[in-house]
Amino acid sequence: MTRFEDLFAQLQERAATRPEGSGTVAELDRGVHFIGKKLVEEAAEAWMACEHESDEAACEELSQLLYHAQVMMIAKGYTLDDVYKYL
Ligand SMILES: N=c1c2ncn([C@@H]3O[C@H](COP(=O)(O)OP(=O)(O)OP(=O)(O)O)[C@@H](O)[C@H]3O)c2ncn1[C@@H]1O[C@H](COP(=O)(O)O)[C@@H](O)[C@H]1O
Repeated sequence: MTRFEDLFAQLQERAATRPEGSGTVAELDRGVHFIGKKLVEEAAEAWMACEHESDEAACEELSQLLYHAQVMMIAKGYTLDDVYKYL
């Protein structure tokens, strides 16, 4: 299991070191517009799974939504604290 802060640190490291085969690097290279579409797609999938699918499927879709939100934060150069200050 990966916790939110740990995933963010891992994605920052991927962005900095750009290892071969990283899906995060590939997504970052496609830019904010592409990442935004992924974010909306995952939000819709999470919504549908919460309404119509199993708890397991819903939680998996919600995890993907969190992942894409983090990728967007990194693409924009935001830190977790930049976002946390509004919580
Ligand atoms: N937690 C995630 C994670 N959640 C979702 N995704 C990606 O988000 C997309 C959503 O998957 P879907 O099942 O909705 O599939 P899809 O929309 O048909 O997928 P695509 O056609 O878009 O590939 C997929 O491309 C997944 O690879 C993730 N990609 C990576 N991680 C973690 O991020 C870390 C860094 O990963 P890399 O950058 O790939 O090394 C690792 O810990 C990974 O486990």
